[in-house]
Order: sequence, then C-alpha cells, then structure tokens
Amino acid sequence: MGAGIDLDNVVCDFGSFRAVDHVNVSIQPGEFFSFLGPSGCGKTTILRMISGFNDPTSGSIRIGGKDTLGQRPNQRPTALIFQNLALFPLMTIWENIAFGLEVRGVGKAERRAKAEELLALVDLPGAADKMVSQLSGGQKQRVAIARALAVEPDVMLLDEPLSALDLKLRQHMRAELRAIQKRTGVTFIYITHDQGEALAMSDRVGVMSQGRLQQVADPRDIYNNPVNGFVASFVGENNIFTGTVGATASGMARFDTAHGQFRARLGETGGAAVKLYVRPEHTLFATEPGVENSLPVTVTEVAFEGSFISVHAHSDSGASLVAELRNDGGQMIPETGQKGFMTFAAERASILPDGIVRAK
Ligand SMILES: Nc1ncnc2c1ncn2[C@@H]1O[C@H](COP(=O)(O)OP(=O)(O)OP(=O)(O)O)[C@@H](O)[C@H]1O
Repeated sequence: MGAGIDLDNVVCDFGSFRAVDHVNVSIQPGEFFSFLGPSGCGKTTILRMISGFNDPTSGSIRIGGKDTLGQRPNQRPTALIFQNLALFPLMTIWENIAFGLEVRGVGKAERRAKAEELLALVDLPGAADKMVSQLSGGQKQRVAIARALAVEPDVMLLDEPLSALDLKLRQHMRAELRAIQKRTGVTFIYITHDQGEALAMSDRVGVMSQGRLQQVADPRDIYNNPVNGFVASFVGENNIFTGTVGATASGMARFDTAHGQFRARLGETGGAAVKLYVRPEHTLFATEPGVENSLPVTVTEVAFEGSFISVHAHSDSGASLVAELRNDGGQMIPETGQKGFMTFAAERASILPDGIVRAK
C-alpha cells in the first residue's frame, strides 16, 4: 500500500528567487495526485524535495507520517521516473527491470520471477528476453514503470513521463498508468503542464503558478469551479469580460460590462479585481435574443473540429467570442457572416478574481 505525503508550509529558495512558496497539501495513501502548471512554476522542485534531491529552505515534508529531514534519496520509500527513461540498452528487458534488485543482492531466480510478475502487471507479458531497441516508445515507458516498481516503493514520483510520446500513445498510456496505479495501490505523484493529462488520470489535481498552489481539488471541480482567473484559463478555454459587480443575491451577481449587463455565479473575490469567465462549450449561438446574457454578434469564422464545431464571432460592441457546438446534428450551425446572438446560462458563468493566489 502507498504512503501519504504531507507538505507543510514548504518553501524553496534559489538565492533570492523563491521557486516554491509556502505550499501546504496532504496527499492520501494510494492517491493519484498531479501537480499541474506552466513551465517554471516549481513542480519539478517539489518533486525533487519529496525525493530528497533538494532540501526545503523552510517547512517540512512527511512521508508515511515520518519527517524526511536529513533523509537521503536512497533512504526514502520513493521511486522517480523521468521523461528520459534511461533504460540500459545492452541489457534485456527483464535485466533492466530487475537491476535495482540485483543492486540489493537478490538472487537471479527471484529477480527473474519478479520481473515476469511486473511485466504482466504493465501488460507486457513475453517481453522478458527482448532488447530495449525492440520495443516501441510506449512499451519502453512501461518497462521504466516496471523497473521503478521492482524495488516496491510506497510513492512513485513521475516527472512528465509521457511528454516524449506521440499524441495517440500518450492518450493510451494515460489509461494504462491509471490502471497500473490502481492495481498496485502505490501513491503516484505526477507532474505535468498538460491539463488533459492531469484531468484524465488524477484523483486530485494541485494547480500551481509562480511557486504557489492555487487550487487543490478533484478534476471536475478544478474544471467546473476554478477559484480564480489563472486556474480557469490554464485549465480550459474561456470567453472573458471585464467589468464590475452589481447587485448580488444567493450566490449570483449582476455584472456590468462595456458589452452590456450579465448575470453570473459570484466566486470568492475577496475584494480583488474580477472578470467574468464562461466556457466556449457553455456558449450558444441563437438567431433570437435570450432573456439574459445575450450579445448581438456577427459570425467571423466557423471551424469544423470533428466532434465539435468552433463558432467565432464579433459582438456589435467589439467583443470576440467563441462557442463550441457539439457535432451531434442537434444544433443549428451558423455560417460565416451570419448575424445572431451569443448566449450563455447565468449558472454556467463565473465572476472570479482576475489574478493568482498570493503568498500569505
Ligand atoms: N538549481 C536551481 N538554481 C536556480 N534556480 C532554479 C534551480 N532549479 C530550478 N530553478 C528555478 O526555479 C523555478 C522552478 O523550476 P522547476 O524546475 O521547479 O519548474 P517546473 O514547473 O518543473 O518547470 P518545467 O515544467 O519547465 O520543468 C524556475 O524558474 C527555475 O528556473
């Protein structure tokens, strides 16, 4: 069974630069947890601190309830997987997988048996005697995972392990990784800048910006109820309006903009500057105006994307909007140049703080 990990007010400074800024999170035993954020937001630094390759400047990290202070990487129950797999090309697959066991003095028959067991777990039965060069990118990835699992870690730390694979394989490996994690019960901590990957695989996601954890929640909540403009924009697309909050009632508010008055859900704004965010898939094109949240527009482009159709439009007041319509035959698809209305339901639109969570 996997171990839980507690990050308690963790800070990491490189000289005067603060790479990780007061991060607090408890990851549950057996959880698949992803840190998601743009390049340079501090994800790798968090992973390196958990594995023991970097020390926190302040704060503490507990693995399985034990403080890791002073523990070297090889004293921690963690295994690390990188994008660069570093498999040994001159060893067979089973020798690669059993390498960590050999280092620990485990006998050959036992090593071979363990390697076979792990190959079955990662869905590569029969590959034991092949060479690394005979495997595809996705198969090599599975071997790397089997090799990391061979030493029976309580926590697997994965640093963008799928980013070198092509799109189709990456999508397939998402499901594979998730299945392997559930089969083993090992805690997985996954870092990625790919929101689709994080949402598809994780029990919970921690979204980061500039060293700070912005929101920790399950994937649906991250997407449907982002806490601020950074999370809303990093995890998905939006139509965005600037304006000011008017009258409020039961969690909803009027929002006054240069493009008219709208009504939307009011997030935790804390007095900060706000904007209105609505997803393209919650924006509709109609020939008649709706009762509220309806903007007269002219369609500028209709892009066929396969499962959906993107309708780009300009409002008479100068706003640019996008609606994504499902290609299910149930919706009227407008043509370029057509006049009409972009509308959205108030319950699907959110007024959120514009910026990011600042350090305390
Ligand atoms: N050893 C170091 N010395 C100085 N600055 C560092 C060091 N390691 C990381 N940084 C800086 O800390 C910040 C966070 O780096 P980190 O590698 O954690 O980001 P990341 O979110 O993993 O990004 P990426 O996805 O590009 O790997 C970056 O601005 C980086 O330049």
